[in-house]
Amino acid sequence: MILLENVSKTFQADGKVVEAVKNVNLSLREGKIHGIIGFSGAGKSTLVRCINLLERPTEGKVILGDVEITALDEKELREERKKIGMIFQQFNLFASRTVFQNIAYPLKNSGLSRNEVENKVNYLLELVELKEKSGAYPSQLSGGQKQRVAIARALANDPKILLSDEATSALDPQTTKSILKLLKQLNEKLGITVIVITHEMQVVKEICDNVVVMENGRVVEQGDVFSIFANPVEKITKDFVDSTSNLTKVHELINENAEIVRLKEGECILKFTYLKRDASEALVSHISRSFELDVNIIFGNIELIGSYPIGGLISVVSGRESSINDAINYLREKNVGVEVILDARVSK
Ligand SMILES: Nc1ncnc2c1ncn2[C@@H]1O[C@H](COP(=O)(O)OP(=O)(O)OP(=O)(O)O)[C@@H](O)[C@H]1O
Repeated sequence: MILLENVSKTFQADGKVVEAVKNVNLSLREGKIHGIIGFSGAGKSTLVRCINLLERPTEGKVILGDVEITALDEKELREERKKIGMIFQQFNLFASRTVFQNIAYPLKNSGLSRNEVENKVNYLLELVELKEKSGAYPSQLSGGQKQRVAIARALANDPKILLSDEATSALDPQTTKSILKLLKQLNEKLGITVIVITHEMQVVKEICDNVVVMENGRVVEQGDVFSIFANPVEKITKDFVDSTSNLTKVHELINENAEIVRLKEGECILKFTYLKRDASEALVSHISRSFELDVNIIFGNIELIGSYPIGGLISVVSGRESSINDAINYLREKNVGVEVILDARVSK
């Protein structure tokens, strides 16, 4: 377990006090991928840099496994830090060294023989699928390749934790996907704990097991990714979740009085969302048949998190008012969230 107990970090800059991290308590399970999400300035980088003491907390304790690293002296800390690798948005490679030399750099004082270093670097190059670039210089690599080198270098000392600070922010969407896939593979293959800082909920959706939401230096919400996507509580979390789907577009369409959302009398627009992992029956056809409703799905967004569907559908539903109400109750019992977005039903 990675434990942060009452961790705060305050900076003094230009005579001003900045409380970058405020009294954070977190426990992050080993072997999982954790996302830390928040807007710029929320304190994500500072918090994560407190995990390897690149920033020393002003208050609080950081405990990795059974070692309180905030209580170690410099020499002990140097050893403990080897268990933590880190990658950055700007890659931070040595421009004048080859790919091989960059990856070998952290092994300088490891006591390994030249042969052992060579074997290790070749193994790491294979792991990140970059064997053919061993002799290239960073300037000869694409962004995605540079990040693969940085990942290999971060893994040189067999760390137990890999910290990723916006590692995909400078990459195009396709390269981002391939780097995220690599992080997931490394997590599965090596059992390494990965902590990913991001401001994109899509990154969280793609690879994380758990997510921590930060706002103004505080952790405002956390949980497993499915639960956070299904039931976000805080406004900021809802906004992040909404940013990964098109469902909120229905409000824009209503404001624009778009034809697709213009209702006839007796119709309503409902938003159905998955709330639990087991909500995967043929619910739309069931309510349509059992409650004699017409359900016209106008758009939707359903994806898989792990192997469970998450997301929702926007539908125009018509039928008897009482039948619609019965269908809504039925769906809610089946762990489907139902929100009436627009209602043109009239009570008879
Ligand atoms: N070394 C420093 N000195 C002074 N203030 C700092 C320092 N590092 C960070 N801060 C301040 O602490 C706050 C949190 O910064 P931090 O970089 O942790 O946020 P972030 O969520 O990672 O943002 P971003 O997504 O933009 O990287 C900001 O107000 C920032 O200006």
